[in-house]
Amino acid sequence: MTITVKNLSKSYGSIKALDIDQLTIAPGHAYGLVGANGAGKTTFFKCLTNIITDYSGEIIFDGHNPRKETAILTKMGIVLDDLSVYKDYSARFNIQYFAGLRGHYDAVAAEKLADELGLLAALDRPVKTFSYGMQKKLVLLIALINSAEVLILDEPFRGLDQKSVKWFQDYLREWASAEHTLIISSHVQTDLESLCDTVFMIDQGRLVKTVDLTSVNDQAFRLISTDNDALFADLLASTEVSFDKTATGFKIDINSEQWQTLYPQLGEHAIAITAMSKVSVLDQQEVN
Ligand SMILES: Nc1ncnc2c1ncn2[C@@H]1O[C@H](COP(=O)(O)OP(=O)(O)OP(=O)(O)O)[C@@H](O)[C@H]1O
Repeated sequence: MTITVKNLSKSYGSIKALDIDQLTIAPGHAYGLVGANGAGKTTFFKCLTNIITDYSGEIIFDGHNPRKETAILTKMGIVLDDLSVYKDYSARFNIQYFAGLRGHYDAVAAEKLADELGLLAALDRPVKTFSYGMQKKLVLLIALINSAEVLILDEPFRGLDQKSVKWFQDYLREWASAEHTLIISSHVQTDLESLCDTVFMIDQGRLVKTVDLTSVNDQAFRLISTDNDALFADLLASTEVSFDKTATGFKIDINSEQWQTLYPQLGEHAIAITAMSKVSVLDQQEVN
């Protein structure tokens, strides 16, 4: 499904929360949405899914206007940050209820997904006995149960421990494929870098930059410290790699092919890396 957005604007009283001229979401891609608190990310997601309908401009799904043809919305799954499920009731009740609201509940599909998400044994427990990560998985299950083509996740990793973040990322990476489109917001830019091919940067309701991560991801800066910085500087100087000396080591601008050539030379010169990190590609974007 292709989603096109034109002149989308939404205000809450005198606050203009969203003002996007043009944006296209193509099928089979993973998109990220980055923006500070209050930038308009949740409002954008709510407009996309008809939770908010009093916006001006248009959102079109494959030629369909969701405000008039609501059936198209059954192809969208959304996971908002507020985890609004019925916590006194069982997970199974919630799945039945929300899938029923969308017109169709398939018990076999629910159990299959629950099994995949590690929730099968807990299906009949009240949701209030679930850990936060389990509750997030339940909301994801509800979003996926109607065979969504487009999955929208608002801050899905917020509040999760590292192990759960990794689990969700792996699951979503597997899910995003030719027929599936993922749109995901996060404050943690590196979470988006490993998942998305395009990132929309939103500021005060406006789309200020679109970053194609497939083209920039390979040319990443790395911060490296070694046990012999003088020798490492000589080694770098003998290569095509550009670098800057920092207080704690080096910031080097290197692609993966150059890295594969350089790395063995470190071993040959007995230089040990003491610390290394990749600088966020998104952090390097200058917004005009
Ligand atoms: N129901 C509402 N009534 C009034 N103002 C609102 C409402 N919802 C959002 N806003 C305002 O609209 C703007 C955009 O909010 P929104 O929640 O979309 O941002 P966000 O990027 O999702 O923020 P966060 O990262 O903090 O969740 C903010 O100025 C916010 O205060």
